[in-house]
Amino acid sequence: MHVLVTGGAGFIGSHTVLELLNSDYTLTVIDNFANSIPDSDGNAVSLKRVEALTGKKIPFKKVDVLNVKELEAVFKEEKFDAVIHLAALKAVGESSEKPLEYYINNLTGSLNLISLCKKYNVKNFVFSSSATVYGTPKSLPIREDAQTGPGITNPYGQTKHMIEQILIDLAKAESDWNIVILRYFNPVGAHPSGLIGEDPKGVPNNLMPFVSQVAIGKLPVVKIFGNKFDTVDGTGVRDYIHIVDLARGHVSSLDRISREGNIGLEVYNLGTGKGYSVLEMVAALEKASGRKIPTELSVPRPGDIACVYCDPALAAEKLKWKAEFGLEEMCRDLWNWQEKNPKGFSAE
Ligand SMILES: NC(=O)c1ccc[n+]([C@@H]2O[C@H](COP(=O)([O-])OP(=O)(O)OC[C@H]3O[C@@H](n4cnc5c(N)ncnc54)[C@H](O)[C@@H]3O)[C@@H](O)[C@H]2O)c1
Ligand SMILES: O=c1ccn([C@@H]2O[C@H](COP(=O)(O)OP(=O)(O)O[C@H]3O[C@H](CO)[C@H](O)[C@H](O)[C@H]3O)[C@@H](O)[C@H]2O)c(=O)[nH]1
Repeated sequence: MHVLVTGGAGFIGSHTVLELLNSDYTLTVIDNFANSIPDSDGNAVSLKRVEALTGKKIPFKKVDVLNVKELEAVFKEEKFDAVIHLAALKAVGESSEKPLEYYINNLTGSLNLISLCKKYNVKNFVFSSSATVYGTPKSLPIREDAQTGPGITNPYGQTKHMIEQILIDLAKAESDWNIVILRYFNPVGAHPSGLIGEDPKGVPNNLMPFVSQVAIGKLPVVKIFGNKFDTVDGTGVRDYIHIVDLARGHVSSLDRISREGNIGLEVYNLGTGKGYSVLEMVAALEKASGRKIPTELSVPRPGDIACVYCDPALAAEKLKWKAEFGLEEMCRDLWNWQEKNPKGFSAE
């Protein structure tokens, strides 16, 4: 299978590319560097490191999925069997400040891509969705058949829900597509080599990159966003998943399409099924790093949900996929990446 990966230079993309190469998929990767870093030759620094890890060359093109001409040139040049679509803007807070930018990038970009897939008859499609589409869950653990839509509090989450809807309508109308929607829970950690990991621009929005930057001394203190939630210790609970496990979920999705064919559209949660609180996460990184991590209580973030964790049974049954790593490995590998790359990829 020749697979086109969009947004492949990013956090999830680089780890997914690595796992796909390890499983002998042939790849072409595109990214516009909206949230990733090029080297002096215009290649992605993250993917150069994946090449070093795998010993394989990664065909890469700087392409914006908003640019139909550039994007179509990629389809004209190569014949793809499948697409993994990760390219998106993903900062929840920023999406409320710049809603149009998010709707245009994520929706128009996806529509451009899906239209070209149809035109060039590439009908195996894997889409990066998010647990955010569930809004506030009515019951836990969250299953794939839970309601989606109501309770989404930001434009970023809306874009994921809308793209899901577009794909659902498409699969209803045209039976020759094989579409897998992956709803990621909270990916954390890094590849165990410490060569690739998450490299947020500016101050991290997400908990674990923030905590690891406090541990290394780049930021002074972890702000705990509320301790009055109805959870084990009052702080928010999430289903954190090792990035390598999450990346392997994409390989399992393509494997399923190759194995079964004619799947129509399927939706899978990618999570561990276990929730940890903010305080538990801070304590786990303190253990992994051997450092004291200062915290202070702050106000809850608007729209934050108390507790989110999934039922990953469907992915186990159909995708033959299961998270293998636990909290200890997530924190070990995050800390290894942080220590080896205090400036992320930008030092190159
Ligand atoms: N990280 C998470 O917690 C999380 C959770 C749920 C879903 N997701 C989704 O997973 C996907 C990957 O997320 P990530 O964490 O790796 O983020 P990321 O920002 O590291 O990767 C996204 C990549 O897409 C690229 N990109 C953005 N707009 C583009 C465009 N118009 N054309 C080409 N490339 C473009 C960026 O440069 C970046 O390299 C996204 O769709 C995101 O919404 C992420
Ligand atoms: O500095 C911080 C950052 C976060 N938190 C808390 O830590 C938990 C996790 O927060 P994240 O921002 O890391 O993750 P979220 O679950 O809130 O959101 C992330 O995961 C979602 C999927 O569940 C969506 O994909 C969303 O886009 C993505 O940002 C929450 O309880 C949050 O309140 C803090 O206390 N302090």
